[in-house]
Amino acid sequence: MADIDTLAVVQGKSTRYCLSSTALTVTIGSKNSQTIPLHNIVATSFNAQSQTLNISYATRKKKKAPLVLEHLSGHVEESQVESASKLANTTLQWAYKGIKPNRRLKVLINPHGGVGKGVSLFNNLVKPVLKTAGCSLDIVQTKKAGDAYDIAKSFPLDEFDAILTVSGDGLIHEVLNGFANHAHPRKAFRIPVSPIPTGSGNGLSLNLLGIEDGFDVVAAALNAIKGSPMHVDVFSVTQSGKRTISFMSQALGLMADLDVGTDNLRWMGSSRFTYGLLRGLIRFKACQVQLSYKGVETDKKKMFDTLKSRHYQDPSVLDLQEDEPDDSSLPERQYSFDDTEGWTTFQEPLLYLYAGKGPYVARDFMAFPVSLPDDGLIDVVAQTNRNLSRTDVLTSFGRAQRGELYWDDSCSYLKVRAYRIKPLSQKGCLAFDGEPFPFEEFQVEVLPKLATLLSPHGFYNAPFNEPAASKR
Ligand SMILES: Nc1ncnc2c1ncn2[C@@H]1O[C@H](COP(=O)(O)OP(=O)(O)OP(=O)(O)O)[C@@H](O)[C@H]1O
Repeated sequence: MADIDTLAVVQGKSTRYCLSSTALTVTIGSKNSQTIPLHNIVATSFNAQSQTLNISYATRKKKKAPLVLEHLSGHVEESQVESASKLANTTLQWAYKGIKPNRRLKVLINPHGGVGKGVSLFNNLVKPVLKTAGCSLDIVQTKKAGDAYDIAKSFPLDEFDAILTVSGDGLIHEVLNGFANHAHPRKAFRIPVSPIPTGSGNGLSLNLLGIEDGFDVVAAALNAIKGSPMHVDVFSVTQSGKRTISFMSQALGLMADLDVGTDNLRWMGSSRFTYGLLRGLIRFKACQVQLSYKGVETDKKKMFDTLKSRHYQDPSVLDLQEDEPDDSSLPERQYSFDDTEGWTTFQEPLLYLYAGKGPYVARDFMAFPVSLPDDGLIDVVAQTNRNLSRTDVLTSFGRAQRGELYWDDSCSYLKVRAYRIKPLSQKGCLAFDGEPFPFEEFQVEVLPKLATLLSPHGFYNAPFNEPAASKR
């Protein structure tokens, strides 16, 4: 693609626009030049009557500042009308290459998620991006827990291109469980979910957008207008004969302490998890459960190598299974609770058990660093308390953001097709996707590639490396 140039006058200064296959570079006057990646361009237009060239794009005021929407308007002289019109049209085409523009979006806002700023963040920062992109919006504020579940359960599947959840991971959990109980569940799961991070943990948003942009609502808005559908495995959790869909995590012991019981501390934002960790450490109680699993891989080096080989794959060649799903119900449970053939029982005492998918569960914690969106497996972290002190655990959490607990000998990391938990005591904490559940027996299986998310990359944006000392 050849570069396309034009000139206009912005704020009285001659301004050059140069479009390449990856970015639009705008140079105002002789010095002030900025390069806008095509992904950040929201809209462009040329108004023939007023002879103005308009560009709307997301940019940062400073290097590490959050993204904001900016509009640039330039007056075009007669001699440049043709090139300006061409530049506006081509920029728009390239900025939305392979993407259906003007998406029809259902927006669910939990006004109480995180520190309670969901409504204002949406109205001030997200909505202008979606509107400028020409999206049609159907916005609902939830009034109580369960509203998002009800909306997803009877979702009109042909009327929307995606659902935006303006909250944290709890609202996504509700939407996916609503889909599971939809009259046409498989088709419902083909509606992409696109998180706008205004919750506390925002694990899914971190996994899709990366550690730098995972809490950036404008980056999330760009994903909502431009992200590509990415199919991901979800988990079918059976407890007392009832199925729950979990998309992110199942937590027991110390890890459940992070979420359960810190619910009333949403005002702390993501610090609520640090508080939960410290509180759990003071108790330092063993996690009284029996873990059994249908294992596939326990070799950390092999899992790490598989992750690396996937990261270098061009995401466009990943199998997205774009065939139309039929209307049949979700798969039945594969393993009964008394099936023991091929199951292994974990023998060591546990401090916590954390299982799930998606590297980050919160900004400070990459719990499943070698997780893949669609390998059909559950990543299970079984943290033994063998020879561990409170101080060891506390110190180790300093390395949790980079996922380095993975390499610790006391951490058993398993990739499994299914696992089951039997409580060995009366009392304990259990959380699925950060939501509290009864401390009772449960079994988890994978529903491969069932759900759909919007993603800018086609893979989790969570680079994970070997610690310096073990690099060869
Ligand atoms: N209007 C509402 N009033 C009260 N609770 C609500 C409402 N809407 C949704 N909820 C519930 O609020 C809980 C918290 O929502 P959510 O998990 O999205 O935010 P969060 O806990 O702050 O973020 P995260 O899960 O990322 O830590 C969920 O259990 C959800 O069902």
